[in-house]
Amino acid sequence: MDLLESLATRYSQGPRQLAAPGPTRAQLEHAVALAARAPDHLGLAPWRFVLVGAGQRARLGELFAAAATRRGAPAAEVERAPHHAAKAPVLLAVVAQVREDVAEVPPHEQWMSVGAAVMNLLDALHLMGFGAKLLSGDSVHDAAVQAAFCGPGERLVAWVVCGTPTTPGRARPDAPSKPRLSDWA
Ligand SMILES: Cc1cc2nc3c(=O)[nH]c(=O)nc-3n(C[C@H](O)[C@H](O)[C@H](O)COP(=O)(O)O)c2cc1C
Repeated sequence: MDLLESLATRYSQGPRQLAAPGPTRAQLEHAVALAARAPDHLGLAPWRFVLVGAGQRARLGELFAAAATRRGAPAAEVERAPHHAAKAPVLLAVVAQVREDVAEVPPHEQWMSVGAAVMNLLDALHLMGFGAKLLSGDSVHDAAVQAAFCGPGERLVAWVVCGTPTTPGRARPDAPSKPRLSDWA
């Protein structure tokens, strides 16, 4: 399969479709270096990824459970919450630092850079043979979960889960047709 064909068949694969092994540390570092090819006006570097190691999943699970309790989730959801921290072979937090004080680079440009970096990361992992998915979920809205990953001015945006696909990726049903490329009238 050539590169373009491979990119055309990158589909998101969530934790239920992922098994060990996930990417090694060296593969993750390579993927993050490719993510850094994202456009970045003035080189503000508005994103970083944080690896939640195998030995740290239980701690994150406790944070998820506490967050679920705080938002008034039903008991069954609170009980299931730690599972969300445990289930993917590799779990990365996506942390953005979008500045409001740079006149030449308004926030929307910095958010574009964050999104482009995530896309590059997903494509790089896919080309390495891994499945991955970008997920947010309720946990990212919790102040204590935010505080556990972010320094001043940062925001935890989402998670990237990654591992070896157990099933082939599937295209999502066709979105309502809307031209993605048109000629300027
Ligand atoms: C910031 C962000 C957060 C997302 N969070 C979730 C999520 O919590 N759960 C989910 O099922 N999909 C979520 N998605 C969508 C998936 O990542 C993915 O784009 C979607 O399932 C389509 O799959 P595809 O990549 O195969 O087209 C999110 C997407 C973005 C951009």
